[in-house]
Amino acid sequence: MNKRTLTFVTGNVKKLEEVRAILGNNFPLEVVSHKLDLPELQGEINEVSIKKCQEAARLINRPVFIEDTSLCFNALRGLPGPYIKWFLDKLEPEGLHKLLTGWEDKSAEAVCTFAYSSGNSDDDIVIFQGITKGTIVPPRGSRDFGWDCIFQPYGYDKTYGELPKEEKNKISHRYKALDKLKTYFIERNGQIS
Ligand SMILES: O=P(O)(O)OP(=O)(O)OP(=O)(O)OC[C@H]1O[C@@H](n2cnc3c(O)ncnc32)[C@H](O)[C@@H]1O
Ligand SMILES: [Mg+2]
Repeated sequence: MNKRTLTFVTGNVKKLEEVRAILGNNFPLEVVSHKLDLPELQGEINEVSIKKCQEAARLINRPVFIEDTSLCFNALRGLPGPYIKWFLDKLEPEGLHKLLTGWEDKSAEAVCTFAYSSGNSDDDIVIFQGITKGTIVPPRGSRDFGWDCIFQPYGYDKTYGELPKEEKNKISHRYKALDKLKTYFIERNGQIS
């Protein structure tokens, strides 16, 4: 039997690579990607993801999911949070680390939020969230994905950027959120509404 199709809307190829690697082959739906840079309204993490997902569903009119990633510095009461992309663009990883100069607390949370829409506007958006806690350190390791080189997960002496991809994908914020998303669809035998 052909698998039903679920569309992942993202403008970020590195995210897509990780989503494919983490979901693997035993996911009951076929995930196709649609490259689109969705608008992100300001707000709390879940609000940003819900609005982003509603917009994706409106634009492509199919069952869709989106993801939004936040990097929350505890000393800064959760900022940059969902605005991390713009902070990273302007400050680069070095500057992000320097934001915490003067604060003893270098702890942070990487928060990954997936939001799913069945495509039917009467259905609620479903949220799946994963959090990995860590420390913000001077950049070390690969710079090919966002702020990986400054985030050192608790219990490790390597940053996400130094860890092999398979290791990051076993402990990451994205892995934890996708694990919940996967369970949701497996329990529903791949039903999408
Ligand atoms: O189209 P979308 O899916 O929104 O992709 P994006 O690149 O705009 O991504 P976000 O809006 O979620 O912004 C998150 C920022 O954090 C970066 N990022 C996301 N996940 C990451 C991870 O696991 N490790 C390092 N950086 C990450 C990403 O490159 C962005 O700069
Ligand atoms: Mg974005």
